[in-house]
Amino acid sequence: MPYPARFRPAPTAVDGVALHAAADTAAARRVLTPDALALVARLHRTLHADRTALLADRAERQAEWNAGTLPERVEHPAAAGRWCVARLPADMRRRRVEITGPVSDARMVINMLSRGADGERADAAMLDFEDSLKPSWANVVAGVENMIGAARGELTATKTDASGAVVKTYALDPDDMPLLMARVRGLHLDEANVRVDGEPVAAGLLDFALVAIHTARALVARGKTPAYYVPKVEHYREARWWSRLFALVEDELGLDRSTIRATFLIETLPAALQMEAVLYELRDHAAGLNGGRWDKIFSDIKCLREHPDRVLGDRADIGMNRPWMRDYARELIRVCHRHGALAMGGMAAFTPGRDDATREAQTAKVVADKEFEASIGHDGCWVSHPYFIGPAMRPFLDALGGADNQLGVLPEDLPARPDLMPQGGGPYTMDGLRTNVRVGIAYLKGWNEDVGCVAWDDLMEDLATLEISRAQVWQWRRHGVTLASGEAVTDDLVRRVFREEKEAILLALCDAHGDDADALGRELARYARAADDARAVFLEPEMRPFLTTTSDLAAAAPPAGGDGAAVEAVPATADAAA
Ligand SMILES: CC(=O)SCCNC(=O)CCNC(=O)[C@H](O)C(C)(C)COP(=O)(O)OP(=O)(O)OC[C@H]1O[C@@H](n2cnc3c(N)ncnc32)[C@H](O)[C@@H]1OP(=O)(O)O
Ligand SMILES: O=CC(=O)O
Ligand SMILES: [Mg+2]
Repeated sequence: MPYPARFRPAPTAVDGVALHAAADTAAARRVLTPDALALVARLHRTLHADRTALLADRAERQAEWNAGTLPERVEHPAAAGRWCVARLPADMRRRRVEITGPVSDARMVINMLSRGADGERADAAMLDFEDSLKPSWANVVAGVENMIGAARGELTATKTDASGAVVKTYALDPDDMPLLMARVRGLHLDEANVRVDGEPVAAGLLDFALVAIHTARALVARGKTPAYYVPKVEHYREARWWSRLFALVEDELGLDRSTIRATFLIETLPAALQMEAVLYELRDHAAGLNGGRWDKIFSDIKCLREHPDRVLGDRADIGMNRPWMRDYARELIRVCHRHGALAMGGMAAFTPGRDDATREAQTAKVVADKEFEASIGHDGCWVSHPYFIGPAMRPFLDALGGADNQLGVLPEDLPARPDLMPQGGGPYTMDGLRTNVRVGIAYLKGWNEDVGCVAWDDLMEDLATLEISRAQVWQWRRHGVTLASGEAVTDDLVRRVFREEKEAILLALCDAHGDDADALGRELARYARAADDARAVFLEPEMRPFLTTTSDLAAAAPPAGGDGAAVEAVPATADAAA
């Protein structure tokens, strides 16, 4: 079926490069300059075949695990022995607390890069094209523009009230900013809006190339490192692909080798089993590894989805206290520190509660978590809200005692090859199921409004935490798990819980509502629709690899088959909405 006119790829000034007509906005034209498009085209043509093969390898490995084998440790043939990553640049040696947030939100970006009212500031800010961003075209383009503004120290924003009056203005202090980093999208995602020789480009390649071409040389000229995060790697050959991309862009931009630096998230089970190999492949561009605990839990469930003895218990019960999680963090530290890279800890996923008691309890949990991370040798950690910068910083200040990092620290008593295989065995509870369902509804409500990260039940819920909930419900259904209440998890039970939680949410909204009945009505309708969308995704017969398998959900992209109707169809791809 041909594309309707507004979704038809239209040629650009660069040979072989097409842009969907609806994606050809004024903002897009500012970032998709002819030079930028030509760079993207060259990179795509060099790297596309390898990426396709790497993604096919992923599917093959998953098929083997589904057939009953377990993921195995992978050693790199050349990684044994003594080697070090390229020397860390001065501005990447101290990363005690890194704050993260969606790159599309200019106000939040400025807050991330500024001091709070208490004078505290993170050492680094990770501006996110990934877990916290819905990758709609508008968000991606706004993200690149915000990165450019942030790199120049010139980004500004305002907050207005309902009447349109400005109530707050936002600006950066270019002389007092944390290390700026961009997290690009993962290898699996296409950016369907930009096509080279008819093929969609890799979303992460596009994010990286656009940010680099617009910011890297200027950062270097000011003595700063162009720094990136890369998510969801699953094999050391993928790390090789990324490292090649970085080297190609260094060459294109006339930058010395190892100017571009990346921290890779180790947040999949297969990557956790080959961290040293991943770091080895990345060594020319490595700044460190990060224990992305939330996606790691998702990956544990996803990879072992067909293994009845490895059905994970309630999401709230799987933390860094579980042996396979604790030892994955400790092995990450050992691998990094042996080879001169920083070992970053995970995300404290709280959003400050409304009352003092809740905030105190949250702060105590953040402090305990960060004390643990600092005590085992992490060099820093993540927070998702400025409120927790101080509480997260203090344990690192204590552990580091004035040093920049803990590069000299190696975990004691860690076996050479710790058992990192997740163990099943519960607890499986109705509360756990309800939490998953509520997260699904809340997240899809945000997603439908073009938002990729929401505050919910005093937690931060993003794509990674949503994926845990989606995968867990799938796995419990698949294995007919019996809850502590005695009920078996069936599709009917999941439908019932969706009904009950939707009603509970709608009732709570009515209780909390003010005088604006119209606004309440609209909000109720949004939650009701989100509940339907989330139920459809949670009850899918097959577990799709990612909620966002392609960016066909993006505002300007056509779904497969080109019937423009599904463009607005949230939650995701056309098949998901079916
Ligand atoms: C698993 C992972 O990958 S984790 C990494 C990905 N996830 C993230 O990065 C999550 C980032 N966090 C967020 O997006 C937000 O904190 C949310 C959406 C959860 C909550 O945001 P809000 O509802 O705006 O929170 P809240 O009302 O408490 O915000 C108060 C102020 O703090 C600011 N703020 C909140 N979170 C952040 C943040 N992460 N960075 C900077 N500022 C922030 C808000 O902008 C607001 O500032 P303002 O007074 O100037 O308007
Ligand atoms: O990206 C971080 C995670 O925990 O997932
Ligand atoms: Mg993640």
